[in-house]
Amino acid sequence: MKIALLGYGKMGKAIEKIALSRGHDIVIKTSDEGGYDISQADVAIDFSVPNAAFYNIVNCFKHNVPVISGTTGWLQNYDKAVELCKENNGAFIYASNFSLGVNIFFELNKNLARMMSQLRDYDVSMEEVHHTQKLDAPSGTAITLAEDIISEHANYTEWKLETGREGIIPITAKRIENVPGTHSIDYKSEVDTINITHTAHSRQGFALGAVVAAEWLLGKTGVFTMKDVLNIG
Ligand SMILES: NC(=O)C1=CN([C@@H]2O[C@H](COP(=O)(O)OP(=O)(O)OC[C@H]3O[C@@H](n4cnc5c(N)ncnc54)[C@H](O)[C@@H]3O)[C@@H](O)[C@H]2O)C=CC1
Ligand SMILES: O=C(O)C1=N[C@H](C(=O)O)C[C@H](O)C1
Repeated sequence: MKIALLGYGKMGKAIEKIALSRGHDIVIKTSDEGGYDISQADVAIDFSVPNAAFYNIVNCFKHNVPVISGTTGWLQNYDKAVELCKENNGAFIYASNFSLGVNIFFELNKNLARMMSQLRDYDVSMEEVHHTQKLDAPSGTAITLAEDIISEHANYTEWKLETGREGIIPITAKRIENVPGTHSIDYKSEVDTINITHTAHSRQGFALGAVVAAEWLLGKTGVFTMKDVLNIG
């Protein structure tokens, strides 16, 4: 597969290593908005920055190049991207987190929220920890986790950074040097705490998931998620 890497930072470099080890070619690696011919690529993988992702994705649709997006912090434009994908008969997967472990964790979180919805003595809270270069807060993964709790738990309708009021899931975002990504959910009552945590030890799991998703997407049209790729949940 000929792969375009849109965003050649920490993730772009980790994806390059895994893609090469799986026999793919990298035909474009860029950290700029333009200056390349995207139609050379069989598939594009965008891990760029929040204000570039939407443009990069739509450019792929216009040139009939399937696109994987892992960039977080641009989701106010997600619905528009889905619409444009359909209009252009394109192929698109966005995931706030491509690692297999986190996608299992997403399912665990939904199941736990469904059970905890019956037990009104517990209050939920969430913490995410990432490296200090991260541009967005809370993380895309934390937002997915919070939205999944809201969809399964009768008590919660919103999430907010660092606040805790009735009906609101409080999310604490910490930035500590070199942390690849840790997400933790607590249900606390007066008598005990139930905790689930996912800890990434490196970026390898995210990068492998993105390459597997690109391999899966090739030859398909439509908008998909990692649940389709991994066939879980
Ligand atoms: N979905 C997932 O599994 C994961 C998502 N991420 C997300 O991926 C994104 C990138 O993360 P990192 O590689 O750690 O960041 P990074 O800062 O190391 O790399 C981003 C790169 O994009 C470049 N860039 C800036 N404007 C661009 C443009 N117009 N087009 C293409 N590239 C452009 C920057 O110069 C930089 O080299 C972030 O939004 C992060 O939250 C990170 C890890 C896993
Ligand atoms: O910026 C990162 O590094 C990460 N971003 C993603 C997010 O915002 O959830 C995924 C992962 O946690 C690493």
